[in-house]
Amino acid sequence: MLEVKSISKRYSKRHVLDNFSMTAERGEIVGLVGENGAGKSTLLKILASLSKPDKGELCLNGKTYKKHFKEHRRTIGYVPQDIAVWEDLTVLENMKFFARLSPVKKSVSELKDLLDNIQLGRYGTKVNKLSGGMKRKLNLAISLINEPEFLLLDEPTAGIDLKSRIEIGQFLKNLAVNKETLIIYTSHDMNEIKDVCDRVIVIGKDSFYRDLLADYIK
Ligand SMILES: Nc1ncnc2c1ncn2[C@@H]1O[C@H](COP(=O)(O)OP(=O)(O)OP(=O)(O)O)[C@@H](O)[C@H]1O
Repeated sequence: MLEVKSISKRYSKRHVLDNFSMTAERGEIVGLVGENGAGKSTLLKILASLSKPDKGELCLNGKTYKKHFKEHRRTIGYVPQDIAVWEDLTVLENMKFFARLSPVKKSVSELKDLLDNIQLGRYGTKVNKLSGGMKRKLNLAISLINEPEFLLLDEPTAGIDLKSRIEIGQFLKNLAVNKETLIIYTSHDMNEIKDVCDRVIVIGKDSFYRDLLADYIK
């Protein structure tokens, strides 16, 4: 489904990605790990078509990003590291707002189902009253409104308690199995990566993660 061919990206003189290649199939959950500053977020932004590589090519379902990026954007869900929701609106008002921007239309009861699936039932609570973890769940629910085939998550469980982290992990596994969504996500929690991901890709030159996760690199 996804083919990344020898992409490179640098910021002024700093080479962040150097001839990076990977492939991934529908229904897979791929963990992206590496030390701080290794280039995980940079890669996710390129995969989300929000940033362009300096070199190399990307294809989704056999179609290049260059020619088909508008079509791909509809297929891709991306949750950035920074939470991007309206603080003065309630949980459900946020969902309705983003549903209006989505090419896939959703009824209010479908939006509530999405929130229920991710165990965030507080429809009427203003976002500024939610904990950081609950805001992350809302961010994730918003990214699912347009039913992405390809979901990219930048540290979706950062700052989230163990129970919610397990719930999110289970939710992602169900999404991969039931909807055949390709999920690529980053986390600094190696136990979670081992538990949730089918395999792992290490970014950066440091061998620490390669040694630690040798059994998961396929
Ligand atoms: N827009 C930018 N302009 C210049 N440098 C950037 C930009 N974005 C990222 N960088 C640099 O590129 C490198 C990789 O950053 P990136 O955010 O991709 O790393 P990361 O692996 O996601 O790190 P972390 O685990 O800390 O989130 C860092 O040195 C960062 O400072």
